[in-house]
Amino acid sequence: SACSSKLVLSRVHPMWQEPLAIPGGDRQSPIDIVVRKSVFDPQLRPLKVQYDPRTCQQIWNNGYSFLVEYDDTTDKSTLKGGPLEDQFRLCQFHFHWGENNAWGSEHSIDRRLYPAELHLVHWNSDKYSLFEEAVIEENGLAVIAVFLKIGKRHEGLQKLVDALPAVRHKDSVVEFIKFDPACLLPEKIDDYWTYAGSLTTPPLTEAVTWIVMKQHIEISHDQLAVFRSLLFTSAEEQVQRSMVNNFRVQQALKGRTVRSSFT
Ligand SMILES: NS(=O)(=O)c1ccc2oc(=S)[nH]c2c1
Ligand SMILES: [Zn+2]
Repeated sequence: SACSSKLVLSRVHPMWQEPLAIPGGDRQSPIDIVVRKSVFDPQLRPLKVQYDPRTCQQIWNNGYSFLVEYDDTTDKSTLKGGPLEDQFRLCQFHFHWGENNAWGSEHSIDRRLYPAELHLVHWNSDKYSLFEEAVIEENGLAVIAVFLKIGKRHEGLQKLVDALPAVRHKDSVVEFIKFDPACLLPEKIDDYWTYAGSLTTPPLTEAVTWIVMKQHIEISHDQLAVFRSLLFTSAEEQVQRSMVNNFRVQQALKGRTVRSSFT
């Protein structure tokens, strides 16, 4: 059946060797969100997202995903509110996706996987002065996760899709400016789940307040096919490997509570 082949596939293509022991290891990501076990928290406030497209700088293929990187030397593109006590600066966004539309997201909702997942990465600029400092602190990062579903073409995303062939290989960079990441958020950003977790790629540090959107966005099959045309490997390498299935296996909840901002 598909699920057993998935198990085989995910065993065959681990993105990287999972470390034997992870520092702490009791708040790892991603997870499956069991809706009926999430707890409504009326004290969760609306999210305040203020992104300035002029802070958009470049796209970089780092060999795991492609990152759209923002100038985070000033408080021009920020996130606050929701479960957050402090102000966070946008530093980059990236995606995780599968080799087909049956899987690809890192989180799931009642075991439902999506073909892809967007991560908007922010760091706590009230407490730290660099991303690199924040990434090792438990209140250092806030990541907004948005599920992607195959459907109508996402007009705002197309500018990004058209730039991807320029970063086909690992370590390639291309200038990319004036992109407003707010166009990738769903209509209702005040319906989300939130929990304490970690980075899903090395160093896997337990620094992330996850904010997982209830509403998904839609992209077309052809747009996602361009994501899959990217490569994990650099131009010099003999064997080229398609950048697909760049998601981490799901982690144990270990007693954590997932809160919801909605009933
Ligand atoms: N996939 S993710 O958890 O959003 C994420 C976000 C930022 C990161 O910086 C490094 S280094 N690894 C990262 C993983
Ligand atoms: Zn990610």
